[in-house]
Amino acid sequence: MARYELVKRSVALITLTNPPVNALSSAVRHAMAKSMEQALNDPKVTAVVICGENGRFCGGADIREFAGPLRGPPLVPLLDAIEAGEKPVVAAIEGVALGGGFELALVCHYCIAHFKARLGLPEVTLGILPAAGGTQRLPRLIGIPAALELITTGRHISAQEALKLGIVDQVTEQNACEVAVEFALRAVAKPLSSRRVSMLTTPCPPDLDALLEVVTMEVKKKARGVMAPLACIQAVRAAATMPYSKGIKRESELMATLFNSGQARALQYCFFAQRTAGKWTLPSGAQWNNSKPREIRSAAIIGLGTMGRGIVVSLARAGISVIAVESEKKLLETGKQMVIGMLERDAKRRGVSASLNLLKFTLSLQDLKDVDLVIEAVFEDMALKKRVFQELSKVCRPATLLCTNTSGLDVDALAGVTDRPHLVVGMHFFSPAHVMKLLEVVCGPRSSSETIATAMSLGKRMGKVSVAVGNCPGFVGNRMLKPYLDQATFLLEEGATPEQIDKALEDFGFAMGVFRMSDLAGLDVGWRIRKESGLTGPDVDPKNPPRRRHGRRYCPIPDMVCEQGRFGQKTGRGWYMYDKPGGTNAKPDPLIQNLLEMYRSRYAIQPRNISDKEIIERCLFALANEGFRILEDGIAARPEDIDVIYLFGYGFPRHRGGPMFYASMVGLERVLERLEHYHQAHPDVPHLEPSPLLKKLVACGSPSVQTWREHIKTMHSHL
Ligand SMILES: CC(C)(COP(=O)(O)OP(=O)(O)OC[C@H]1O[C@@H](n2cnc3c(N)ncnc32)[C@H](O)[C@@H]1OP(=O)(O)O)[C@@H](O)C(=O)NCCC(=O)NCCSC(=O)C[C@@H](O)CCCCCCCCCCCCC(=O)O
Repeated sequence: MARYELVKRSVALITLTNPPVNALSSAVRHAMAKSMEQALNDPKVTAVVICGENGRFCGGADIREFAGPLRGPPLVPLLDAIEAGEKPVVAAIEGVALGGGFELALVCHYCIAHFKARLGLPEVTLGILPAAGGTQRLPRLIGIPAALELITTGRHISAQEALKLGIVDQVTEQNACEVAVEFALRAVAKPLSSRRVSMLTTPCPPDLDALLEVVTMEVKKKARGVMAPLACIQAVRAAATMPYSKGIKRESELMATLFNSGQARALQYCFFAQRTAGKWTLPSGAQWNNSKPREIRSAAIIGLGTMGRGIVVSLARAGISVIAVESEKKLLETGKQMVIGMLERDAKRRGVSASLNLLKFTLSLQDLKDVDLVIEAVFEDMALKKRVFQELSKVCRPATLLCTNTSGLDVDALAGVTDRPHLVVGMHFFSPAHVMKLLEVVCGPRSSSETIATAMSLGKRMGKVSVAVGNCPGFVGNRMLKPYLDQATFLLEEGATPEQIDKALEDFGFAMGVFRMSDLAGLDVGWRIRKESGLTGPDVDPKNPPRRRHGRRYCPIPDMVCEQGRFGQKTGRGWYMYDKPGGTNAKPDPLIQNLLEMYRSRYAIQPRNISDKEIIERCLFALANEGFRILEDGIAARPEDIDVIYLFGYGFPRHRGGPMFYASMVGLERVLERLEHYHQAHPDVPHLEPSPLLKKLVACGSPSVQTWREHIKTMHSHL
């Protein structure tokens, strides 16, 4: 857990050895305490160097230990003792120094960093704060404004930035450990008092209160309802106004409050869920660590609409040659100009050169005969997609993978028209595809494990969080969206307004309520799908009762909004009104209010006061209920996968953990009871009927979300 060696006859070299990230587990802390004691007591030792094995200094406290009772030597006294020691201690940072790892570096008297190292205090992203003196030492070292920015955002910084800020003493391109040993030898006998950061006075701006107020406002705006950044600000205030001995107590009090909060549990769950999601597994036994992906050097995109353009940019950014295909010259030229502009802006922002040389634009599918992989991103029309896949089958070499970016159509039906169904897979990107991190990899029943491995690995290469899902209408994300949207519109019928529903959801933590989100996405898309599926438009049987379809409740209000040409932001009118087409400032629209009133009176609906609690329960429990059905159907392998999809694709607030984790935090028994209650009140809404899996989990004593999988093992999987 920590190796102790004497090097150059007088330097104690302590190496943290806890792969993969040398986290400060209780065993590591124990070994470090022992090693430090040995170094400080050995008269041969004149200086100490601390480094991490395998080119990684330290990834911080062992987050897994937070779930159980705290054991082993506490970190704060251990770090205080390192700083107070009379022998110089040098941190040799390679790879990462994060969280407790950064705090360890802060107590060392000197810091050497490799030029590729990254440092940061990401605790805030885990719902806690840097509680091993980080909130007290960093402001003393680099001042309040810079420390506040790093601590409240959790941003990682490069070694070069750390040098500029005065956090590290030297950046090297050589082996940081060897440089640190030489540095340590030169530091022997130099006075250490000015190197003990906790003894420094925090440089305090004259307008401290005003500064803290501004940062508080910014934080509240950015992360509505999130506790950790606010606690970080309070801890930094303590560094400015209290001596270290008192400040560290304040830090610990604030940590205790956060540590025991549901938000910390949710955010730590998200950290592990994101990593779990990459570890896909199929019932056949094929999985992430036994299926080799193919190497993808070249790809083609069919269709240069919004999605296609974003996918081209993502591929080119990942260093893959891309051929982009359009059906008409004008569309090709427009798409080309937009892609080039997007890539140039992106490169400028990242300070790199745009990879335009990787791009080729063409009108001919014949140009795709040698590519490794094709992603079809044409209009969401099955007949059109089938034609494209048939054509690709003829044109592409037999080994080319054929992927579809459909957001919900049957991937297997597309595979069926090709000569290589095992090489067909869904790659469902989210709009805008070069920005959104989520990728649903849709496994058809005939997709081979190599095909799935390749799509997952390509997603990772593009910087996406990829989740393997089964093939059903809407897959995971969009299938779950339906009951959520339905509840929102039913609530409108019953007396709520779009702004009331949006506010309740935004207060819950969503960046945008459902109606603002729909206005942004465009209302015409859903309208077209509803028309195609016979729910609205001329194909609906006139004998059908207006508020019922296929024997269940149906709300035609979204169709009525579209019939007025209100398609959302792009037309300047939707559920809200905007200053102009393309405007983003949503204002309540009296015309929508009138429409709702007329609608209710036409159908003799007596509007009632609807509480925010009901809005949240009906929208979110219906969402989670569909998630349970998806688990039952084997469309998602684990609740973590569903949560990751909602966190990265649908703006579900991270501090709530995702719909499935949220349901577990509310209590499955309570979710079941509320769904039963609402289903009784609305028996014509099948989505409110509690799923058998939810009932089963409650009957099993509501086990923790991480163990639900054990209860669905026997069911049929579509993965
Ligand atoms: C380090 C990374 C950047 C590496 O990224 P990479 O992509 O290379 O790899 P992965 O992310 O896939 O990770 C590989 C593997 O490692 C696991 N892992 C990573 N980091 C940790 C970790 N810190 N702990 C445990 N496990 C970790 C990861 O899960 C993967 O495992 P798998 O099985 O899936 O292969 C990247 O991993 C990264 O960013 N890591 C997290 C870095 C981080 O956030 N660090 C901060 C940790 S929190 C911390 O350090 C807190 C400190 O301030 C110390 C606080 C001390 C106080 C302690 C408690 C006091 C409580 C008081 C309250 C009591 C009150 C009361 O009840 O009375």
